[in-house]
Amino acid sequence: MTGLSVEQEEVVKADLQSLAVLACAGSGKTRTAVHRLLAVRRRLERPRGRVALLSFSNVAIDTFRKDYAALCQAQAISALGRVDIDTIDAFITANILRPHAYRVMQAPRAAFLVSGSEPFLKGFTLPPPSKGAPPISVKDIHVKVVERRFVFYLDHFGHQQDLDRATAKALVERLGKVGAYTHELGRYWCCRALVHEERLREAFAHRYPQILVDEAQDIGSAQQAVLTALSKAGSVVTLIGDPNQGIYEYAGADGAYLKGHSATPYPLSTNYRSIPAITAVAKALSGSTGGEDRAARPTPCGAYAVACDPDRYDLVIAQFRQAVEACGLDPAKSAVLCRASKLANTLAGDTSSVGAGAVRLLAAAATARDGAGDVHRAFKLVCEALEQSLLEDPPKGLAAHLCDPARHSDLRPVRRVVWKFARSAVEGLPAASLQANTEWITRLRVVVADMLAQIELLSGLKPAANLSMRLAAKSLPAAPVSTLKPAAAMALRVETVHGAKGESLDAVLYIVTKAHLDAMLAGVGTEDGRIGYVAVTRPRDLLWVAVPQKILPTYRAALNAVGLGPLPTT
Ligand SMILES: Nc1ncnc2c1ncn2[C@@H]1O[C@H](COP(=O)(O)OP(=O)(O)OP(=O)(O)O)[C@@H](O)[C@H]1O
Repeated sequence: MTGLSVEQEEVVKADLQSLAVLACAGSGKTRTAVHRLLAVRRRLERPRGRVALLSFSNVAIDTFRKDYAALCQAQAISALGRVDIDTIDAFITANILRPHAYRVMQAPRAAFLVSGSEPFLKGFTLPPPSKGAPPISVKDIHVKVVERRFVFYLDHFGHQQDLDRATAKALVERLGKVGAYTHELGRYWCCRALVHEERLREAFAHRYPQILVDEAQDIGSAQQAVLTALSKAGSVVTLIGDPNQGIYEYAGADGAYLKGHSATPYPLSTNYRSIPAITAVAKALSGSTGGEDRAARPTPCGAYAVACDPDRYDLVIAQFRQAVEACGLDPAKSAVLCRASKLANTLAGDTSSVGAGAVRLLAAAATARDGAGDVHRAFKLVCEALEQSLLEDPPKGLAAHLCDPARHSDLRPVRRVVWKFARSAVEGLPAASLQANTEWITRLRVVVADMLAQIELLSGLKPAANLSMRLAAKSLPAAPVSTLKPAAAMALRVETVHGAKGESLDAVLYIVTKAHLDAMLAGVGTEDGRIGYVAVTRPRDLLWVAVPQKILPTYRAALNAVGLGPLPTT
């Protein structure tokens, strides 16, 4: 890690007061946060006080830990103690929920996390919302804070339905008396513990006089309540983030908390990631006027809007891949981005014409691992197969929870089993080189049954009843699994925008529908617009926005206006 810019240095050297660091995309938040952490730690007055640097994903936490260790080494100091780098949920769970919340829960012992599949939870339900519907399980209850009041709600794939407050609260509290909490309800109990116990607030603020939060635009409403309570008790809370990248609105995170933070604002306004052609698009969409650091690069690097056929995305992906190579960029550090995970799966080649259900997903996983060397994607596909087909009545969102270790630490043992399965062609998911309808499927049945038995042992989640039907050879051809995918699509990583957040990539192909394009061009005032902004700010040197060919002529002028011109003619 090298030097700091003037703006970054101002953040690092600022007094030990609460700061709101409002940063644009690619402005070096990581570097700034790590230097600030060290500076704060050195200047800490309370001899026993600690500094916390909190973020949201395990990837971010790993980066911070490594960079902090490297910085200490570079400055020839042995890593200073009394620093905690963790995810915000892990931090409040370890420091508030586990040791203290049992009192406000009126539980006989320390609070414990339930995954949702525990048999005793069957006794914790609300009456069915309508005739014939199943009762509402406590495991499906979400919580948010609206106008300083807790609201309990259900989430149906992004659609929120508020529950009757009194009955939902009574159910949550009945579960609390046992000492149990779900991941969602953990934040509720943290807030309650802090609000009710002044001594806890004071002790906590004494232990953590300084708290820095990275990606602060993602702080959800319940986490906001926790941070507000801590800051009232005396912890100095510094927020670092980009309000234009708030893309977790469903959790009450839309960047407003960061923008409205009553702390001294410090800007980070220079984009160090992208060439000027790309930063120009980011600035046009966000209305910001920040600076840039990178020099321009000759075409075909740059930012362009290109036509695509929504029935043949493989063609535009193949064309893009050629452009990546023509620019001298690394395809392994490039990606195709889109909004919906369903489209991402289709683009990655697991088309419905190959096999069905779990078999289709697992075939795609084998090819992702053995063809593209993408074990991470193989893991994700296995998680989807588990949720969609292989388990009996899995908790809603299980695949997403398995893929999000930072937020769902309770699933760690299951995640380990799934990783082992996805990674190893010897003990787990059979090799994509095997013939699909004979050797591969036969071996698959054995190893899947083994994985499911392990999962049941660890979590109580049961295998689906008709597993052999779900793993039928039906519609698998007499050819190696690896030949089942369109080669052009598999040659590049395909990812959702949410999945690529926080990353720097060499080149990005962002595939949009008309609705996504409208939202992107309208700017960062809506979450859909911000998702577009996150996508276009990932690449360093090459950005293509792929627009359905039918509508491209109508949008050409608007696209030109934000810096997304047509491809240069050769
Ligand atoms: N002062 C600097 N001089 C040169 N390069 C820098 C400087 N600060 C950061 N960078 C580089 O800028 C790039 C972007 O940094 P980083 O990933 O931390 O951005 P970010 O602010 O987190 O962006 P985003 O929010 O868009 O993910 C990195 O490659 C980093 O090394």
